[in-house]
Amino acid sequence: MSDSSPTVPHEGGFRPDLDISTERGGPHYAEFSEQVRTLMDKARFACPTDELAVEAIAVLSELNAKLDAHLVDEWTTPAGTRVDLPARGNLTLPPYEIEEATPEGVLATVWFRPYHLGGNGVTHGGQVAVAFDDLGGMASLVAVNGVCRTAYLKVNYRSLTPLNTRLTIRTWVERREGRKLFVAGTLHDGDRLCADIESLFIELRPGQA
Ligand SMILES: CCCCCCCCCCCCCC(=O)SCCNC(=O)CCNC(=O)[C@H](O)C(C)(C)COP(=O)(O)OP(=O)(O)OC[C@H]1O[C@@H](n2cnc3c(N)ncnc32)[C@H](O)[C@@H]1OP(=O)(O)O
Repeated sequence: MSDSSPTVPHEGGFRPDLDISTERGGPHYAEFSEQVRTLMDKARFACPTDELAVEAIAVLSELNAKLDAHLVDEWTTPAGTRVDLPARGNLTLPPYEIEEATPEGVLATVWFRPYHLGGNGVTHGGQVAVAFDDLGGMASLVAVNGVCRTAYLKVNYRSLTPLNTRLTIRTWVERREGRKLFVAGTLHDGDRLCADIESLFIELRPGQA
């Protein structure tokens, strides 16, 4: 388990020995996450009366103050290490479920929620890039068994990406030159290609931030 205390030497980016858990945050953490995502969906589309906004501020302030007493570091928060939850429980990522993750590549189902709206009822392009960045990083990590950082990520938006639809996303290392991993990827709605990527991930040296 990674110790985050300041006496432990810096371990570098993403910490390959990250403690993975399906229990951290307790048995109701999945539902807690879902409620937060639902709140973001509602916030994206709600036009509250001033009375309701004031009420919401009171409820949310009280809740935020309670959560303040339970903050932990990024290496031990369930958000990002709960591999049993969509997108490892990381609320800032579009939710996805991994079907397969091998050195040959990653296959996942991803879906964009109402709060991922760009405009005209479809997904924001930046959110598509976020999904590719995370799953491109995962394809690199699994391929080299080491942590990698994105050097560049080019997204070709081939057609509109719908919200609220289960989509197929694939990422794989197409070519490797030393620490350089050229990662390709595709996002499909059924047979229709929504986007693809050309990207470069760099394998970090031991201890590199
Ligand atoms: C719980 C379960 C966990 C599972 C985890 C799931 C996975 C989660 C995944 C999450 C994923 C999230 C991912 C994220 O969000 S990572 C966050 C976004 N990325 C960054 O912040 C990266 C910032 N940049 C850097 O840190 C450094 O620049 C890096 C590390 C990238 C390279 O600096 P470093 O000092 O190490 O290397 P180098 O400079 O000697 O370069 C090495 C080689 O690369 C070539 N090069 C470099 N840049 C470019 C470029 N732009 N175009 C073309 N080429 C480029 C360079 O010419 C050289 O080539 P060569 O001369 O050797 O031929």
